[in-house]
Amino acid sequence: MEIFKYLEKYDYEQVVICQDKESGLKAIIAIHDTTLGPALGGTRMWTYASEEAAIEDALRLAKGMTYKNAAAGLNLGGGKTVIIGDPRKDKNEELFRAFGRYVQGLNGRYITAEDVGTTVADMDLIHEETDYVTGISPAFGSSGNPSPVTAYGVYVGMKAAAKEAFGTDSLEGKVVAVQGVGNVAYHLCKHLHEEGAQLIVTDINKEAVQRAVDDFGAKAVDPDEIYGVECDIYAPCALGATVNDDTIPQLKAKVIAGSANNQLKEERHGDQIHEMGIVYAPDYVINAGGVINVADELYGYNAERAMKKVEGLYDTIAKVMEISKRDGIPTYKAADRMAEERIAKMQKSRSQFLQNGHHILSRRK
Ligand SMILES: NC(=O)c1ccc[n+]([C@@H]2O[C@H](COP(=O)([O-])OP(=O)(O)OC[C@H]3O[C@@H](n4cnc5c(N)ncnc54)[C@H](O)[C@@H]3O)[C@@H](O)[C@H]2O)c1
Ligand SMILES: CC(C)C[C@H](N)C(=O)O
Repeated sequence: MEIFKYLEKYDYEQVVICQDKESGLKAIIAIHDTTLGPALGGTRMWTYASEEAAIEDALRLAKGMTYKNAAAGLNLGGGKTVIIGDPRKDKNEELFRAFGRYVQGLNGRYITAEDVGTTVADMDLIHEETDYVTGISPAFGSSGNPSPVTAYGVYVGMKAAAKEAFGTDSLEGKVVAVQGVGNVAYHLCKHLHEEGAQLIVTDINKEAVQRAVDDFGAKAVDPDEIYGVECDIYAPCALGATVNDDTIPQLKAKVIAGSANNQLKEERHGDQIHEMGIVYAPDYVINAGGVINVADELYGYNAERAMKKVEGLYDTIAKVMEISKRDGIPTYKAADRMAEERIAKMQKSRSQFLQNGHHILSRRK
């Protein structure tokens, strides 16, 4: 990978390579864009096939956070961290504290939180070294685990997408096929069940499936069967890239709305489902509940205020649908347009002022 070429192509600001021999820390902090504010994005811990794959993932995810935060109306830029390691075996206190010191060293340019492979307990360790971490234990006056709030955001966003597809946002009687019933999707299923939706679920974890069957009367299917089941809504809540050449021909759903990041394998798949008349709720818009929730900590966490903002995802998804119709473009492009327009406007308005409110004359003795 020619790193500077890549950074230039997508206009990244900074990449920090973190190494600590004692604890075994190997991490990459990628900061994509701080036009709107400090870069906020989670820390992923994962085993990568190569260092290059880890760097690429950090960069791709950081750019995604720029768009997610901008579309969510947050005054935050985009960044992300990748820690190379197995979250089941390689975690230790020194590692997260060493990482926390790196975050502190950025002096607020980057703020972290949970992502795949990290937990509230890990964030608490990072917090021992820096204040620039969110999603720490509620005992610190913080917001805790973002997953249930992400789920609520997906639920309200799904209703907005249903309104577009079916003319009503009621999910009562609608059949929803949920792929992956982990942290986010379990809570999503609860909301859907309470509204009277029928659930079809799958997961590679049999216990997770059984819990959804027992708690919500869900029907279970094998992982490969989920794409082709008769349903109204497909909710991808496990992996990325599940909307692809193999799965699109199988889909019966009229709506795609779920929590997974990077659902479209390639952009052309977004064009394809648009042409088929499937209403797609863009992933980074509908799954922003978690980041909206942790971002509220920056104002002194208030759960009621945060949930109100998360409820706003209904209107945000509706706005994306409007732009899509107005401009005759697929919804994934409409979301990008909305985020890019906001960043461009702020860049323009900020450029009329001096950085950080400091005038050059303030340096004069
Ligand atoms: N947790 C959050 O707040 C949050 C926020 C935004 C986006 N997301 C995204 O939402 C998705 C789910 O996040 P989570 O926190 O619930 O993760 P999780 O690990 O708790 O849940 C994912 C579930 O998917 C299952 N799974 C994995 N591969 C599968 C396959 N091939 N078929 C079926 N099931 C499979 C896993 O067994 C697991 O139960 C991820 O893509 C994540 O990046 C999460
Ligand atoms: C800041 C975190 C809560 C972000 C979350 N992991 C996401 O992908 O949106």
